[in-house]
Amino acid sequence: MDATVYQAAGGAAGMRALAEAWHRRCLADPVAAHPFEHPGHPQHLDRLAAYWGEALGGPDDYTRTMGDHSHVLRMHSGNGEHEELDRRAIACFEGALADAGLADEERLRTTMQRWFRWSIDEMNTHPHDPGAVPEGLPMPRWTWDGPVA
Ligand code: HEM
Repeated sequence: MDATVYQAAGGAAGMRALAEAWHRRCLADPVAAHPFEHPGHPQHLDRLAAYWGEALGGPDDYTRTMGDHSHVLRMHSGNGEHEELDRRAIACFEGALADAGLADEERLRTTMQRWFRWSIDEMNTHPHDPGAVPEGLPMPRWTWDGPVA
């Protein structure tokens, strides 16, 4: 059977390296740094890596022990539209793929890029009101073919 995107990206260690690289690049960007400059959750990178891993076909650690997709959508809601920030977050992610050694294989690179762009749109589905995010949304999972219906 085909490896999952998560497995092809190096599993838990790959997700953690990617999350670190993305965070580092965001902090170095004059626009993308701002949201990350306030003191956040001390385990932010572990939580981010767990969510990414689960979304890409890995174990359900995030939804089992940390939160659900509704929680994550609420965290990203209420800031209005922020297209420039989104563009920069995407550029940081594409650089982070290279930093984490995940950009050489074309199928992996393009699937990860599509997933992240899709996820940015997903995070922007409730720009104005966290209270409008429905309860109990399932983790949006991706395969090589895109989002699982
Ligand atoms: C413009 C792009 C984005 C910005 C500015 C942003 C910003 C943030 C911030 C400020 C936090 C809280 C950090 C903390 O607690 O220290 C956070 C948490 C998080 N973000 Fe994002 N984010 C973005 C995109 C995304 C995307 C595309 C995903 C998923 C693919 C994502 C998944 C998460 C997760 C899983 C958490 C942690 C939730 C938890 O603590 O349970 N973010 N984000």
